[in-house]
Amino acid sequence: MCGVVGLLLADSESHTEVSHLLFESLFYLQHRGQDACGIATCAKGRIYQSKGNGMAAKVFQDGARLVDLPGYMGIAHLRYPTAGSSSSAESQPFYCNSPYGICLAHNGNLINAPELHKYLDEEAHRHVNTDSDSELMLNIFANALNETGKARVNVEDIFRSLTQMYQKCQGAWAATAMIAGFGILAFRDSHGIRPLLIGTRPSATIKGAKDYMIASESIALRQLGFKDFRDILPGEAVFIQKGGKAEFKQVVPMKSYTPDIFEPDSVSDSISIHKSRQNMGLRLADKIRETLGDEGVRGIDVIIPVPETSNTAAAVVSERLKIPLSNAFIKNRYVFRTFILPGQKLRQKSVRRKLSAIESEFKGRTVCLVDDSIVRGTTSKEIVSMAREAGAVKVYFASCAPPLVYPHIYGIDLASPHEMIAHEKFYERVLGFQVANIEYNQTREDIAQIIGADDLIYQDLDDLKQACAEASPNGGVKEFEVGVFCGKYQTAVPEGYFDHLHEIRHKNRANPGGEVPRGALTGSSNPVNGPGANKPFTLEVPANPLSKNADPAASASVSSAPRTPEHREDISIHNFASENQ
Ligand SMILES: O=P(O)(O)OC[C@H]1O[C@H](OP(=O)(O)OP(=O)(O)O)[C@H](O)[C@@H]1O
Ligand SMILES: NC(=O)CC[C@H](N)C(=O)O
Ligand SMILES: [Mg+2]
Repeated sequence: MCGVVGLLLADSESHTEVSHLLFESLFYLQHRGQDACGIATCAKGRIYQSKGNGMAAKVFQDGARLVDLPGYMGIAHLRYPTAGSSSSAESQPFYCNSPYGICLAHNGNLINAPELHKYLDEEAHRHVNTDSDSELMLNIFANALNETGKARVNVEDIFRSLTQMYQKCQGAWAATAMIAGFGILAFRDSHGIRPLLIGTRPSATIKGAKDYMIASESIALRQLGFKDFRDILPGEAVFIQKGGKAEFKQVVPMKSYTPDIFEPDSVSDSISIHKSRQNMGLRLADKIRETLGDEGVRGIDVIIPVPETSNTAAAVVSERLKIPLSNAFIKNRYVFRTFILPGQKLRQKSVRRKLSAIESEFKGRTVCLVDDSIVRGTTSKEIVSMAREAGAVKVYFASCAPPLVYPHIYGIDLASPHEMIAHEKFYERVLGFQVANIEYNQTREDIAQIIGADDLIYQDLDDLKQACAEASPNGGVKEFEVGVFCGKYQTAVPEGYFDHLHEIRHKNRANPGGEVPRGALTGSSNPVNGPGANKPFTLEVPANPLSKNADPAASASVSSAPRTPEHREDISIHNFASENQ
């Protein structure tokens, strides 16, 4: 998923508040990405940044490192890789010095990365230092800005360059960017696949002026006191200049308004996620009755949610079917989300560590477990066996989402289709070899058998879409990006992309440890392990000129001022020789 944030305070003399607000916003959006995070701020025309692998509290040492990030504006990012590798070099925001000094934080995925890379190399002559698609996007935009030939650009130039960038990049994005000394930019793909909202609050120091904040989810805006928020529309961009003047522009026409149905956020595109989960519960309850019949439903003693995303839907299922609800799985609050952990083994282990069953709620009973989705089946398989170990006599499993069988290509690294439990090739993966002359069409019964359930109930796709559309109060959003369920995507997919994807995933499966590395989507390998990998070197970065003990003569455009040796990762640039060098 990834989380992006942008913030500009009207008072450009303010130097400490922005980094603190950005840091806080990362906590509200932490569920969007746990692999890496970063903040870039700007003060007196200079960009300061700090980033690295890990969650916000760790990377910023519980806030101690914020002193290195002065400024009245900034952007922030939480990463969950979908392209490139998990290397700290690919943590965001990305920075490029030419032209003007630009930083970018990107949520989404570009599906024509190889083509963009070729263009940047052969025509734009810009160096791309990592395998990240986001770095490509930054450079495509920077190159378009550069082509204006101007020493100082205006807002129109920025929007025009963005239009050019939209014409070159394919895929999905919601991004925030910062131009040194000038302002903050935010923009969203022409289908609105990835979410982005903007809000304001009155400036605390300048009468009548406004502070602006942009974020992936409304929760970050609301919690930090930003109001009047609205969605940035598909194909729309906003530039907020120093002083707090915002200009909006439709940089390309809106092609559709189809947010990704996998977005878990609080409120986006006017859709209340709480309401959509309630709607899902209603329809799922009917589907359970349709599948099991009245007799089957009467046999269920208790409805049990798989914490925590399915809690709301399960409560509605319980109410609708008039079966008691029990929160019989207790979540260990110190174990984080399993689904976005890199590596299958890690995920499996973590399900058991994350949840524990209250035996008395299961013993001798027929239980119906409710979860929001089944992807690889890691969670459902473990959960079903935990329910049996706790004494359940019969276990039904109900999923709020239909079976997933196609790749997600827009910024959610769900799984390769062959890893998905509902995919017909699942058996081949499990067995490790191709099975000739046998048609494996993964039926509901097959899947129930694999996860060990007595029966399995999937929500229908139309019901899922309807549940979400009905949660959009003015009927504003009717359609969604649902390619993972049906194979129909909102954008054209470059020819050969899926074969390429499959090949890369297949190659990756051969890796020691059997782990599917993150981000096979662009087909790039982690340069650290790649054939041309060189030893990384570290740039020495002078002290932050605005921090108290700094030597004013020593400063750098991109300053990180590391405090301890382990945080030098922030400023290391990997000097990877390319294969043909
Ligand atoms: O079939 P799988 O590959 O296991 O994936 C599906 C699971 O992943 C998600 O949960 P996640 O672990 O992200 O945590 P959460 O529900 O607590 O947010 C989702 O809610 C399912 O439980
Ligand atoms: N999940 C995302 O939105 C990922 C953003 C970007 N493609 C990356 O891998 O860093
Ligand atoms: Mg879950």
